Amino acid sequence: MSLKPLDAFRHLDLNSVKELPDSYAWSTADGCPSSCSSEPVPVINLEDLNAIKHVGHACKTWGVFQLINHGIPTDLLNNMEASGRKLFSLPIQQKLKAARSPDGLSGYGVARISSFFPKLMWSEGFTIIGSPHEHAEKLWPQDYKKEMNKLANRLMWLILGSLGITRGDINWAGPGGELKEASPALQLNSYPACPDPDRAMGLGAHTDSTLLTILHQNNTSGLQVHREGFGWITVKPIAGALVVNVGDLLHILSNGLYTSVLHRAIVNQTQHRFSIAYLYGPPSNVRISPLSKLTDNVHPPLYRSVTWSEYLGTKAKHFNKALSFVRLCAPMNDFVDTNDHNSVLVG
Ligand SMILES: O=C(O)CCC(=O)C(=O)O
Ligand SMILES: [Fe+2]
Repeated sequence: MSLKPLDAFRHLDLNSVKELPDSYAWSTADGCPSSCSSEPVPVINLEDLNAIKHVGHACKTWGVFQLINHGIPTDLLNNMEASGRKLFSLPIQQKLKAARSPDGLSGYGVARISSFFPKLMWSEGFTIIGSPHEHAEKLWPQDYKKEMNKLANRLMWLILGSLGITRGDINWAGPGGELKEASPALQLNSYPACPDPDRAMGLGAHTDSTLLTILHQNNTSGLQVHREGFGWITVKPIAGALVVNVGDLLHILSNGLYTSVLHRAIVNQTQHRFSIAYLYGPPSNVRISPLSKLTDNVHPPLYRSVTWSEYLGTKAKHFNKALSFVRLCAPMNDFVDTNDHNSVLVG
């Protein structure tokens, strides 16, 4: 396949670049990594009897936590990582055979959020959404899908339980309490070692358009979350732990009580970083709106109802302002929605 000049430029083989090209050089104004706080992100043991309390607290104050004793076999995570690495190590021409189309969601390419940033990101990604292709089937094995879905369900009920929500309150729960998901999506991210990491960005600041995201990162630091009053905080890799973050749809469902967390990935000079995000959302026909149990005259619903795909459309247009575009009214004094990312200084 011959590349048009722009495509060739956008699909630079990052592994072979010796000097950071200008198009990848971020300034502080662009959100280039600056200093970072050392406050540790909460670590929650899923087998802890008080897990529900800890999860509720973490979702409210951080919008993210690290999860241990989650029951996903280490071998399964390692296998996923190994097949992902194999895929990214293919020659660029091979990877481009599975290139994501300009408006598409699935496939290989630069970060989908790239168009919202003035500079290119030092990463490549592969998005799998129930793709029938053979390579995707290999990377998206049924047991991984099944295990991650089971964990996501368990976490959702724990999170909803911490808000006082029971099975009868969720009309899209099946008879056994299972929360049916839409097409589960898997996002593989590869961040090659970078010749000038202080001026580069792996993945620009964003929130996820999910209910929950469950992320496996290899043992190389890079993920940072933003916390009001603290700034950017590194989520230090813990062997075998998964990072769980609140997405925008859970933010809406909880009427802003649980906040979707702004996060980004930075890069380093010597190590290749790799992450796998399991993107969990509701079935496509379900409209997500603030749960009625969480609203009253004093706490009116802050968001209008949206389906996952409607929200993705809003996000594709308005990016980090998407939550305010589905907002109904301003928060009351005692009910501050801390995570509308309009005013967050990204950087
Ligand atoms: O690589 C990471 O740690 C973050 C990935 C991420 O935020 C995403 O895929 O949405
Ligand atoms: Fe993300």
